[in-house]
Amino acid sequence: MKYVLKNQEMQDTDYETIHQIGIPGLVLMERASKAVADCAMRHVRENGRILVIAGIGNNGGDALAAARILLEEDNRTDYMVVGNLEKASEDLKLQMQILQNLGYEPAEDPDFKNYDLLVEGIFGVGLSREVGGVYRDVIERINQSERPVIAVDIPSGISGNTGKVMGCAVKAVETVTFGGYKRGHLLYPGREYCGKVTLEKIGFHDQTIEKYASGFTLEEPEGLMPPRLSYSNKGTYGKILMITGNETMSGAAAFAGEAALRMGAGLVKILSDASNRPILQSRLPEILFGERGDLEKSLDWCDCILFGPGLGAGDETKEMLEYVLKHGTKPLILDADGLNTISRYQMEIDYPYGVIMTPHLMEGARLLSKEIDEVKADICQAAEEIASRYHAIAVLKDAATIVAKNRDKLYINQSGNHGMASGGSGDVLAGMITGLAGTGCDLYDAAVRGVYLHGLAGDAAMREKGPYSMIASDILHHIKDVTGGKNESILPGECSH
Ligand SMILES: NC(=O)C1=CN([C@@H]2O[C@H](COP(=O)(O)OP(=O)(O)OC[C@H]3O[C@@H](n4cnc5c(N)ncnc54)[C@H](OP(=O)(O)O)[C@@H]3O)[C@@H](O)[C@H]2O)[C@@H](O)CC1
Ligand SMILES: [K+]
Repeated sequence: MKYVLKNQEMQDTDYETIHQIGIPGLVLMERASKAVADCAMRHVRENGRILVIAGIGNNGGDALAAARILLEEDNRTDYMVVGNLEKASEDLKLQMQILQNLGYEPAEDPDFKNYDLLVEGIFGVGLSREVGGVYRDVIERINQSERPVIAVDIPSGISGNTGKVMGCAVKAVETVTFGGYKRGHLLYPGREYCGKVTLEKIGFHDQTIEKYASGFTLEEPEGLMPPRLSYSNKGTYGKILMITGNETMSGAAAFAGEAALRMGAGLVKILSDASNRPILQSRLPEILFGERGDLEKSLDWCDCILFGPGLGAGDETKEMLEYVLKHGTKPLILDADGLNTISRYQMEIDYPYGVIMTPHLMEGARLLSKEIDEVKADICQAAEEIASRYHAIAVLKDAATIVAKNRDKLYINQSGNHGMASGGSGDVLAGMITGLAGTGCDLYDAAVRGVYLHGLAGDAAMREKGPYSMIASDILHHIKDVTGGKNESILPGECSH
C-alpha cells in the first residue's frame, strides 16, 4: 500500500517535517536531488550531455542541486533558470549561488536539441494556476525537442490534485517523486505524462505522510484475499444473492455469478427471468437458480446482495429495488441498471446495512445530475459526492477507478488496461466485489480489493490475448492468477503437489 497526496497535503507534510520534526528543508532537498541525479545517470550514456531546466520555486531548487551532483560526478551538464529570479524561493537562490561559487554559470539560450537528456524542475506541487508566457514557451520547446525528459516530482504543467493538464505540460519518460505519490501521477491524463514514476524516500516519515494523505493505492496482491480455513464448508464462504439478467441479458448474470464463485464465494443464487434458467444452469451448474417470485425468502437466506447487472431500468426493476431497500438486511452492491433505476426514478438511498455503488462515468454523472465533463474534471471529488449523497461506498469506474467513502482514505486504482473496456467487464467486477463482500470482508476493503484484483486479472488476460482480442471471459479465466493460494495446504503438510 502506498499513500497518495494532494498538493496541499504534500506541502503540509513538508511543513511539519521541517518545522516540527526539525529536518531542515535543505536536507530534504539534497536527498531529493540525489535521487534525481541518480535517475539522470541511469538514462545517459558516458559523455552524454544533460540540460537541467529549473523554475524559481523549490522544485527548481531540487533540479539545480541535481545539476551540482551531476557535475560532481563529471557529467557534461548545463543548467538554466526560467522566471524572474527576484521572486525566487530562498533555497533556489542558494542552490544557484552554490553553482556559481563553483564556477558554473547558467547556459545562455541553450538549444535543447543539443542535449541527450533534459531534467525539468519548473513546477512541482506549487503549481497553482494555468501555465502561460515564458513558462509555456519553455515547456513547448522541451516537448518539441523530442529529447527524453526526467521530471522532478511531477511533470511541470500537470495538476498534482487532479492529473489535469494546466494549459500545457511536459511529457516525461520518468518522474522522480518524493514521500508519496501525488494524485496527478495516477489520474489521467497526468498519468500518461509521467512516464515511469519512481517514488523515493527523502526523509519524510511514514506517520507524517499517513497523517496528511487523503488517498492510497495498492501495488501488491499479497494478503488481500480473506483467509480460508481447513475446517469449513460452503456456508463458511458466504451465501450470495444476485438479482441480475433480464430475458435479453443472461450474460450479465453469468459473468457476475461466475466471478463471485471464482473469488471463493460458497454459494451463489441468481434470481433472473424464467427464460434464463436453462442458459444459466447449463453454463454455470454451480449456481442455484430462482425466479423473481423467490425474492422474499431469498433475502432472508443470503449474506450479501448484488442488484442490477442486465436487469433493464423499467418499472419491474424499480419495484424489486424498492422491495430490497425496504426489506433487505444484508450488504447491497448496486451496479448497472440498479444505478440507472436510482437516477431515472430519483430514488434516495439510506440503507443501514451497507451499500457499494459501482457506476461508470456516465452512470456517475446521472447519479449526480451533472454533465459527464464535470465528473471527468475531478473524478475523485465526483466519487466523494456520490458516496456522500447516497450514504454509500462509491466505486467510480474509469481508466483509474476511484473508491470513496466518507471519512475514509480515497483509493485510486492503478491496475488494469484498455483491453478491459469491453462488454461484460463491469459485470465481472460487480461479481468479484460481491464475492469478497459475501465472504465477510469489510465492505470498503471488498470494493478496493475487488477493483484492484479485477485490474490484475485484466492485465493477465491482456498478456495472454492482447488488448484487442481479450474479452470479459478472459478476465474471468484469469481470476485464478490473482487470488493466489494455489500452494496453500488443505491439511497441514499436504501441499507437495
Ligand atoms: N519544502 C522543501 O524544502 C522541499 C520541497 N521539495 C520540492 O519543492 C517543490 C515544491 O516547491 P514550491 O512549494 O516552492 O513550489 P514549486 O512547485 O517549485 O512552484 C512554485 C513557484 O511556481 C510559481 N507558480 C505556480 N504556478 C504557476 C504558474 N501557473 N505560472 C507561473 N508561475 C507559477 C509560484 O509562484 P506564485 O504562485 O508564488 O506566484 C512559485 O514561484 C516540490 O514539488 C519538490 O520538488 C522537495 O525538495 C522536498 C523538500
Ligand atoms: K517538475
